[in-house]
Amino acid sequence: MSSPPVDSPDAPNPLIELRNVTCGYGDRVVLENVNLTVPRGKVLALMGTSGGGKTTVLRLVGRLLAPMSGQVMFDGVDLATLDTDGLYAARRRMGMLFQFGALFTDLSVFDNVAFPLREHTNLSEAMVHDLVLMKLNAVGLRGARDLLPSQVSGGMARRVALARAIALDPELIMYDEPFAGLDPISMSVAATLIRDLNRALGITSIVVSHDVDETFLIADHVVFVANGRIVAQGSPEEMRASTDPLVQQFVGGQPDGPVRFHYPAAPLEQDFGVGGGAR
Ligand SMILES: Nc1ncnc2c1ncn2[C@@H]1O[C@H](COP(=O)(O)OP(=O)(O)OP(=O)(O)O)[C@@H](O)[C@H]1O
Repeated sequence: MSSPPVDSPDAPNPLIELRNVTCGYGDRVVLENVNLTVPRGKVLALMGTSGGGKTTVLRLVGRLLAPMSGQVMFDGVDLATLDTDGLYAARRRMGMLFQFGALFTDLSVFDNVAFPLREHTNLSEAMVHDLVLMKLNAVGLRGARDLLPSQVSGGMARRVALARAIALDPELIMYDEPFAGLDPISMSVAATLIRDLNRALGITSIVVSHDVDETFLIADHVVFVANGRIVAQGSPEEMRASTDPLVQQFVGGQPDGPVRFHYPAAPLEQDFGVGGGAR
């Protein structure tokens, strides 16, 4: 029997693997018995209902949250087995854009991107200079190096944050809602950038997003998370063709379906004090 291709979620040796993970906050379970594989060098999208647990998956991978049971494997190593130095080293291999665009407001664009290099390496300033300009060039902002964050647009600020996230050449980048609040052009620029960086640098990317069109354009694999479980997964084409009512509702942007528009409430006639069968 031939083995699955390296970009398949069934491929051996994935960069990240959640094995039967249950986790939550306090006593509250948010993800239950989740198994998830993130293949190397691909863009994996996490989509699904609000509060379903997508950001929690990112927190697990960054070990900002420990599972109650199960294992979170990064490059074949259970994150729970790492000591502080090991965890620090693993995190250096990850870029996390939890607050895309959260730049240091009193530092220039250049110094924002230089920050992780100065903080985590002993590189000479000449080397830092060249690396920063390379990263800024990759996001199309070499010419904006001297501006302050307050002098760039929201879309540009996200690209600066992206340049900062790739400053240390991570193997993985996690994006939490990279398109939120962007106009259609900036959204398209951000999406193309995520995909191009992924391909050019061989980075593995996890994108949490609600924007179906942009996300489906760049994702190799889409995972739907709802109510703490993975309810569907496959290629964007497979998700568009899915007959699963929840996936259909989400992909089609329907207000009602398995996820209800109405919060459970008393019958209308009761609240409005009308008799009869009015609804
Ligand atoms: N720090 C926390 N403490 C307690 N509960 C939390 C915490 N963070 C998240 N939760 C809860 O865990 C559940 C999953 O949250 P999570 O942020 O992972 O969902 P999400 O799928 O990313 O949602 P959204 O799309 O709305 O951002 C939610 O019910 C949320 O209220």
